[in-house]
Amino acid sequence: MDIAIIGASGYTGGDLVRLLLSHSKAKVTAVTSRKEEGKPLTSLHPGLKGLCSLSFTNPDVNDIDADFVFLAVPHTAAMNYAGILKERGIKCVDLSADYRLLKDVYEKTYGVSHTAYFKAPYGLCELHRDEIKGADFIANPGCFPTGATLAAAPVAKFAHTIIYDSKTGVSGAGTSPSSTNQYTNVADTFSAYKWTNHRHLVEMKQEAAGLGSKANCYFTPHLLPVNRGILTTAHILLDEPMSQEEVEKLYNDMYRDEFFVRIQNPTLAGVRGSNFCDVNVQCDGKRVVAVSAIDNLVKGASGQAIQNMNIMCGFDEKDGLLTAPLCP
Ligand SMILES: NC(=O)C1=CN([C@@H]2O[C@H](COP(=O)(O)OP(=O)(O)OC[C@H]3O[C@@H](n4cnc5c(N)ncnc54)[C@H](OP(=O)(O)O)[C@@H]3O)[C@@H](O)[C@H]2O)C=CC1
Ligand SMILES: CC(=O)N[C@@H](CCC(=O)OP(=O)(O)O)C(=O)O
Repeated sequence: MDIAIIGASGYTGGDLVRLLLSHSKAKVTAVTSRKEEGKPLTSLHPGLKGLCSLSFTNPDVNDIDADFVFLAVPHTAAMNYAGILKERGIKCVDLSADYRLLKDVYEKTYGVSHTAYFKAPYGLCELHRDEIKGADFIANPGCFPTGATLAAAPVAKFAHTIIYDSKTGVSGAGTSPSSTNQYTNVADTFSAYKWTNHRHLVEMKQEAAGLGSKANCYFTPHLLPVNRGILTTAHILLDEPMSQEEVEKLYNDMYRDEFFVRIQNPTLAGVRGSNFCDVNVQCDGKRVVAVSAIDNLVKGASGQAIQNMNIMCGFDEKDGLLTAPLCP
């Protein structure tokens, strides 16, 4: 199956190419960039030297020639491609936020009009596998909502309050220079940002509600001086007390058959470069503390996008995703 990656000069585009090198049924045949057109992919992703000889192209959306497309472009840019690809019958996973929310919620959260809206399944694979199967377009989840929701999902419906406290690596901010990824603002320090109003909170609320939870959800992200990874500590305040054994059973029951969710001590090094989400949980009566770790560029973006493609196309869900973590 021929794959085109739109926005391949960015971090998630590069990781899509890296991971798809080991896919048994998918072959990347086009990598696009507006600014880097004509240059070799390896001029931006030197780690792929000797592994991928493609050069960047910049086709019109009507001329994209592929069986499957990954949109690895910023939100508001993805909608310029999505509707036309759908009309052309080309299957697609969108890594941006453009199709993750209902139209009115998206427009309010992102402060823009959606010019090509349609409803798409939300691609948090472990929770929405049945909707993803057979779909022709998937909205890949945000990186924070992936780790946060997987941390809280087994007990969310028993909670009145969920507080997500996340620490992220800097690659979450993308490749464009900004104050977030400027060395002197990140190295040798640690800080919170968007303390109460990060745009991913609405995705977290949407997923909690989908799990039957009436909990009030809160979220504060922090920027770590590391390149990859998100560690989320979820404080889940229960309506009624539970024992540690009861809580562990809920986690084991939900994740026993989920290859990419492992119950063990979550650390960033323990998942780096891989599609795993490591989760563990402790309960002290009316408070469950669940911690999760993901690589924001893999389970938080490109890896989950490939997992979605595998489910959509009826491939082995693990195809292309068996890279072990790079720990330590
Ligand atoms: N980084 C992360 O951890 C995560 C990112 N995401 C989402 O994935 C998407 C890609 O993220 P990331 O790889 O980090 O971003 P980058 O900023 O690293 O890369 C963005 C890519 O999109 C292209 N691009 C930018 N603007 C436009 C436009 N208007 N039209 C077409 N192409 C454009 C850029 O190339 P050029 O300008 O040359 O065309 C570049 O290839 C974003 O929507 C992001 O929110 C989701 C989860 C996690
Ligand atoms: C460090 C950093 O800036 N992280 C980004 C993560 C966003 C992301 O990657 O998710 P989307 O797909 O929703 O854009 C942020 O906090 O906005």
